Amino acid sequence: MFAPEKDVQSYIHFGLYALQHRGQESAGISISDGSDIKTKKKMGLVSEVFQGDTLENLSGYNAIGHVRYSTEGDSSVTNAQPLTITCKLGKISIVHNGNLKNAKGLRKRLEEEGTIFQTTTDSEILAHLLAKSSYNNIIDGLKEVASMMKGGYTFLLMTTDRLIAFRDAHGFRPLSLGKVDGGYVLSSETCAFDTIGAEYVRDISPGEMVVIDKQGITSTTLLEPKDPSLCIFEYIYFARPDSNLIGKNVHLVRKELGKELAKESNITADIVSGVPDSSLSAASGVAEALNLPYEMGLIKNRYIGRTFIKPNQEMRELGVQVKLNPVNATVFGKRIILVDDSIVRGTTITNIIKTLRDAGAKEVHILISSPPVKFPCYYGIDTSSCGELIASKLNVEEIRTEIGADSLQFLSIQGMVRAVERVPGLNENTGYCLACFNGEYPVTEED
Ligand SMILES: O=P(O)(O)OC[C@H]1O[C@H](OP(=O)(O)OP(=O)(O)O)[C@H](O)[C@@H]1O
Ligand SMILES: NC(=O)CC[C@H](N)C(=O)O
Ligand code: SF4
Ligand SMILES: [Mg+2]
Repeated sequence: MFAPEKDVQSYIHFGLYALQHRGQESAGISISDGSDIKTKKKMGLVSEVFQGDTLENLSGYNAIGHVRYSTEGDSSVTNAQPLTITCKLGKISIVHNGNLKNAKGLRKRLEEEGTIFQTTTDSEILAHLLAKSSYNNIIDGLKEVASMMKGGYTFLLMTTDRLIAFRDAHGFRPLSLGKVDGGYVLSSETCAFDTIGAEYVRDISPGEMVVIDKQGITSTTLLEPKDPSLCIFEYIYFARPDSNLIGKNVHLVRKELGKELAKESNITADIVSGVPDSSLSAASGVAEALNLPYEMGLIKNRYIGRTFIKPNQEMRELGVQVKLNPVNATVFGKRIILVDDSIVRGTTITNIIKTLRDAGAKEVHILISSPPVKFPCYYGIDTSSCGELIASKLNVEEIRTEIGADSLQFLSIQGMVRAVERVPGLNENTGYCLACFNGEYPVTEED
């Protein structure tokens, strides 16, 4: 956020709360009063990292913040963001959402040239590329090096007196621009604007760079835009339902996914339930389309957080067990249609079906509001090998047996795209990345 007349500390702090669902491992803030950048970051949730006196001495009119979901490099405080460096371009602080497809190659080349990395993240690569660029100003430096990075990335950079933002040429990860109290704010999701009372202005386009300073805001093309490929999994699972991505409300998209799924299914039951939180919108769409009662079959312990984005399988399994409990009175003796938004590793659904059966459910029919996830993601979701994806090893019937469901149905790829396109947005021509469902990768190593 950049607001010359304000201390932006609390805006960034509360904005990060709104984005907590995007990363739960570490949180951090860099802030500048125009003369120096101060950075505070630690492992933990926003509420754990910024408490007591941690926010003291953090004041200024220019700031960036980050919540980390690790996709490259281990989950450690060394890898926490923002990453603040000092180089020939001055002091720069960097935050990154996404994942560089060519991170390993770039790191190897830089290391061979003598670069000493402080972290094991892909995000640090930009810092070194910039420091080694042939220019002495950050904007020209970025123009020179940005195209060396392939994959999915949204970056925010701050110097003491400037805020810079850009998205990769395909626009895998979202970024929106807002206005508040005489300043500008940028966020991966619009839900943070609502939290801090900011007004939504527009989304940043794929390949676009915006620079904000005391003179105002300027926009340039940093990278020639390529086929727009917004991550469709943002709509399915990752983003918060109250956010709008390219103007499409996430809750409404999920509801349409549920309606489309209901159309493709021929199951009937006594009640429809969702798996809290992320599938509740889709479940309400299924119930509405099938004209069946929508019931609370499971309750989520709100202190556990998301399990899919935890950094290892042991933590994910423990998390699921503690997180979801059946509402016995609702499920006992019932034929249930249970809707979830996705089956990725299969950790969640296997556990829940058992829980529902133990609670006396008569039949458990599973409807999934996305197609089977068969292919790894290299652009910012932490599923980088086929081996961990249940649908890359087993067909639908084998998955049904493995998870112990009475029936199992996934949404078709065409149904998913139809549902997303049906919801009005800002740019109807935007395309989506579907690679984890269809194996067609918008960016490969050779690009
Ligand atoms: O097949 P899996 O590997 O288990 O992954 C998929 C599950 O994880 C996600 O929920 P999560 O609990 O992370 O988030 P939520 O609380 O927002 O629903 C998602 O909604 C599925 O339930
Ligand atoms: N979730 C993210 O955006 C991750 C950013 C970066 N790839 C990291 O692992 O730190
Ligand atoms: S592969 Fe899947 S999760 Fe990754 S960016 Fe594409 S749609 Fe999103
Ligand atoms: Mg979920």
